[in-house]
Amino acid sequence: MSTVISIENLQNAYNDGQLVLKGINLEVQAGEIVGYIGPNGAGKSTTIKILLGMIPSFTGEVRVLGQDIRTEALEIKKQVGYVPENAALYEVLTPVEYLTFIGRLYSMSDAVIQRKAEDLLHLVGLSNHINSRMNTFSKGMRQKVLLISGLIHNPEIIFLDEPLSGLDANAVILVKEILAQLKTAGKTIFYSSHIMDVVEKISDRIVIINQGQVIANGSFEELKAQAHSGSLERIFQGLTGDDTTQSKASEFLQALQ
Ligand SMILES: Nc1ncnc2c1ncn2[C@@H]1O[C@H](COP(=O)(O)OP(=O)(O)OP(=O)(O)O)[C@@H](O)[C@H]1O
Repeated sequence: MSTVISIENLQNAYNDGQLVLKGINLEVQAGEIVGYIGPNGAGKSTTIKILLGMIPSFTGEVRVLGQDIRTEALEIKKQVGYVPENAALYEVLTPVEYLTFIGRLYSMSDAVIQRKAEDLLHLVGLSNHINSRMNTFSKGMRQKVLLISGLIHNPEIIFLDEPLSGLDANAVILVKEILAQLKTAGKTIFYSSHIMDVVEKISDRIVIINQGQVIANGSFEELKAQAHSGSLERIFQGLTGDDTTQSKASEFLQALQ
């Protein structure tokens, strides 16, 4: 197995100077599906954006496909894909126009882009909308276009940040199967989500971060054994939450009155 992502003592602060990543250490092997989870604000998207070369201000060492993200970001970007949640799509474009724009960034020929775009849009059920402007699209329809745009250049590593957002149950099943088959094809998948049962099922390894630090790292079976707990939701709650959910909910209702 070869290491395709290596993160050493990664720290990052935004403009206010507060550390949001406080020394992350992590390695990902080729062909792994890693579920990267944590509470809101834990630092998941920040980590992914650093791995994509979108945030240069970090300290520590970050290597992707053996190359330093600080100096080789452009080279790395050619080989990785990114499926964000709710990114700003150019809504006045049609999906084919948008995918053409993305494909050209990866130096793909228009003929190849057109073929892939039509095939992929058809496969996610958007055949009847390929020439409609995306400002008429539902949330799930946009998410399907984002999914295709992150994969169209057939990247080696795929970063997904809450990729199932807004997708219907059938589309979720399709995406899970696509991820499983991408793994079989040797791709590496770095997957961030709050949907615990999906993370539990698809991940070879689960990394939990809390307040900018890794607090658990292992297969679901390993985490389950350590936590003496049956589901990832429970393990997550045990490590990052508290047992005041019921009283918080009643206080919330009282505050509404
Ligand atoms: N552009 C920014 N400027 C300032 N602070 C930011 C910025 N982006 C994120 N943060 C802060 O960094 C911290 C981590 O945010 P991040 O988006 O990485 O969390 P996350 O784990 O992805 O959360 P979520 O589950 O809510 O998506 C939060 O405290 C957030 O307020």
